[in-house]
Amino acid sequence: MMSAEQAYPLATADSDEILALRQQASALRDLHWGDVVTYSRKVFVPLTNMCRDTCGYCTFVKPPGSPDAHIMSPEEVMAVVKEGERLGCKEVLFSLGEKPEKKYPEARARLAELGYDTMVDYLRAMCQLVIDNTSMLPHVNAGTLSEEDVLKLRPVSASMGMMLENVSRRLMEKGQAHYACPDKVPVQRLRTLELAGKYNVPFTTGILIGIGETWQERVDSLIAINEMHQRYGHIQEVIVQNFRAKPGTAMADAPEPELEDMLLTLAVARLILDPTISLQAPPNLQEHYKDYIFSGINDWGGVSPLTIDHINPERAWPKIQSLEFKTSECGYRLQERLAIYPQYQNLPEKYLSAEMSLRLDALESQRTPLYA
Ligand SMILES: O=c1nc2n(C[C@H](O)[C@H](O)[C@H](O)CO)c3cc(O)ccc3cc-2c(=O)[nH]1
Ligand SMILES: C[C@H]1O[C@@H](n2cnc3c(N)ncnc32)[C@H](O)[C@@H]1O
Ligand code: MET
Ligand code: SF4
Repeated sequence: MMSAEQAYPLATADSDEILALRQQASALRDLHWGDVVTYSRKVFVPLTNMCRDTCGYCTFVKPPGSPDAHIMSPEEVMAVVKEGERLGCKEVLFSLGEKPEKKYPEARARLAELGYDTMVDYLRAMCQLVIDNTSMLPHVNAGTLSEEDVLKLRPVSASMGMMLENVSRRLMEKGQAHYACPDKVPVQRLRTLELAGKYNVPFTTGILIGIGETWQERVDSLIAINEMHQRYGHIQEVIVQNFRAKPGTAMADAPEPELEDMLLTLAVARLILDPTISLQAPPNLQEHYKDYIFSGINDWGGVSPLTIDHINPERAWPKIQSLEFKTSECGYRLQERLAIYPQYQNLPEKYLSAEMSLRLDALESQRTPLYA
């Protein structure tokens, strides 16, 4: 595995060196993942868009008072989930703003109306509702979690996730992406990764690139994720996500990462991380499928036939058929996966509640690889 010291000087890698690194990463991927590239057929449920943070890159967040700030009702949640189930989705991605009740009376009032004190309690109830009424798997992406939160959500989710984003404390300063975002304090994010490890939660994390971090900070973030995995063994996948600038945000005019920067980062991520960790890049944020595959990725993440990417609403998902075609053009086979990877599913007593374990056995038989 590549060390920090080996990775730091790559900041100045030229095109030839980048190509060589990508070939190395691609070969390593082939060795561990073969010719299969996966995706998860999912529905996206933005349970609330109110959030106590205001990340400089985020358009998802809406302050109370703005016309579309809301918390979804159980009926709204189930309408999306049921329709997704009908379309063959197996993952319910709950992605939401963080702890709005700690900042906004409007959020507290709406939660009280629904019968809950906190977003996490309501989230747990919605996961339970999904479990009781469908065959789908909840995956929880609710940001920073306390020990209590992890313990509340673990029994009702197949896996959880939280983008580390970056370990840089500098990004918390005024004028930077994470200024005044209590949930983006690196030690808090790392603590969540650690708690997930302590309680054996199959976990998705990743880095957001191009948010003002230096190359060294990017490398440090990947190393930190890998170290967590070495300690606990719970990191099932790492997402390398490229920042997209959005009108109306603090970072509207910030430069987006260039393609070559993304490809170098993917290759270095593949070379730094334990090769058994899945490496994912979203297919809708820069449509360079072939370049991504030949930089070492083995997963496209969640793709939905129903819901939009609420975090990047202007970026449409590719049709699954088209993703299959693009993947096969590169000589790889697209295959559906679940929200929990096989190595965790195969150790249910360690990684799953009894309820989740039963559900997975049932779902596995329904999973339809595009190639029989
Ligand atoms: O549609 C999206 N899915 C996102 N997902 C979902 C993920 O890419 C897939 O749905 C996987 O299938 C989850 O196992 C996240 C999951 C996490 O745990 C953490 C962060 C993300 C980020 C996104 C995202 O920006 N857009
Ligand atoms: C769910 C994840 O979406 C990512 N995210 C939030 N805003 C943007 C953006 N403008 N561009 C790309 N990714 C973004 C963050 O990494 C967050 O953790
Ligand atoms: N608010 C969480 C985070 O930033 C979930 C994804 S952003 C909607 O990590
Ligand atoms: S990225 Fe997540 S934490 Fe940051 S403002 Fe958006 S919803 Fe809140």
